[in-house]
Amino acid sequence: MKKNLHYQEKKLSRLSTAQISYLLDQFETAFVFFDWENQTLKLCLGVAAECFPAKETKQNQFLTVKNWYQTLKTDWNTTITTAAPLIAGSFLFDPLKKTTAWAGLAAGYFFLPQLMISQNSTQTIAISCASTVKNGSRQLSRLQACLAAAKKTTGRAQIQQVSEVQVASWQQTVQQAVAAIQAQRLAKVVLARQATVTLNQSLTAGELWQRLALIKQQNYQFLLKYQDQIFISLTPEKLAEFQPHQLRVDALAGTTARGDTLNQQQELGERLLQSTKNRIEHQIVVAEITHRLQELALKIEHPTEPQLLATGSVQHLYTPITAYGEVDPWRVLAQLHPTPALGGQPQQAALKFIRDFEGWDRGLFGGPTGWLDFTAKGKFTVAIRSALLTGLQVHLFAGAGIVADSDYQQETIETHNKMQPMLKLLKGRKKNERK
Ligand SMILES: C=C(O[C@H]1C=CC=C(C(=O)O)[C@@H]1O)C(=O)O
Repeated sequence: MKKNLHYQEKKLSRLSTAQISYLLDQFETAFVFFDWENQTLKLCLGVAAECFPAKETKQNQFLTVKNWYQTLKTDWNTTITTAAPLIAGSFLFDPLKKTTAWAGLAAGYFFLPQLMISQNSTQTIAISCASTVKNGSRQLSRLQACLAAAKKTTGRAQIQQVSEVQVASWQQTVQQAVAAIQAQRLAKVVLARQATVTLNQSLTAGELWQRLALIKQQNYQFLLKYQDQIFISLTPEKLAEFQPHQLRVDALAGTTARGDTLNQQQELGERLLQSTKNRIEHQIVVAEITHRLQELALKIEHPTEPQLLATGSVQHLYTPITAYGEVDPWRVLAQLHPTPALGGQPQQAALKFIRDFEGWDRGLFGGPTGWLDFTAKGKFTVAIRSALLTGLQVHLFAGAGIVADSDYQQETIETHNKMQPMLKLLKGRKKNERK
């Protein structure tokens, strides 16, 4: 087969946050993903090829990306030894819901970057991808020049106004959901709501990353920059990590506040572990993920009791699930998404409830977001605790699992708490605040 794309690799010195931030501002399209579990970073810059998962057909966005990825892969020469080329991006939460507010990202977005940088504790590797060897070398030279020129970005953007959108009508929807669950039309549904923020000046992708990188917590951090939009997330939830013959999935559901002190955190955590309502909410997720993975003929292991995972201003019930066997990553994503931690149970009835009653368009919120390399290693998170920035306008999103015992006021507090880390990030540092 005629080769259309050429890949070259180059070892780099470790990138600083300032360099990563600077690079994000130099490219029109970019994606950066920090993985707190193994402290690795993927940075994707510029577009060599792109795919809009739900543009042509709304039926199976995963199949669309799979076909595109397979075609790209057949073109790959395996001369690269230290890291593999990858594709990165974000799927929609629900392709069947009409999207209006998401502009260029309304059909989801994946790309094969012109430059992809993988950084772990021991090495930083850049891979260029271009139509000719010469162009690839040019890209690597441009990268070196940007790294040499990088300086710390000093954005001073702050929040001018915040408003949580249509809280009363959301609370009514929660009550409707509780009624539907009590009438046994559903077992669980996850309902999300929005807050809108106006900034005094816009934030660049680099400035946002500079702020995100200061947050050292148990969450994944990603930023997707496309046209004039930036989608960012501080998500604690891994949908799937793909390793050869092994798959890791999080069951994350059941939430309480974190409290202000370690003592409070422990007390609240203890109560969360004892809460029947939250245990039911969590168990639905564990049982359903396990069931769906068993349908793929995988061997599954997980602890019988949930653990606690504290992140940002909340803590969750958490069960890590490991599955063994041969996996097709795209098939796994299609099988898992949305889990009952974002959709509900039964899946189709919950999705219909969300489409009919939630009253806004989730777009990429709650969609699988991450990367997959050409050796089929990869990681996808669930894009929660996220925000969409367009100029001075920011939309923030947060949802909560509704079960028979849910109380709409508690769910309002929970979703409010879930928005706080992102709000804090947008607030920026006040003039006299300590560094
Ligand atoms: C839908 C969200 O959280 C999900 C993930 C963890 C815990 C959840 C909960 O306890 O409701 C949600 O299922 C969100 O943060 O927007």
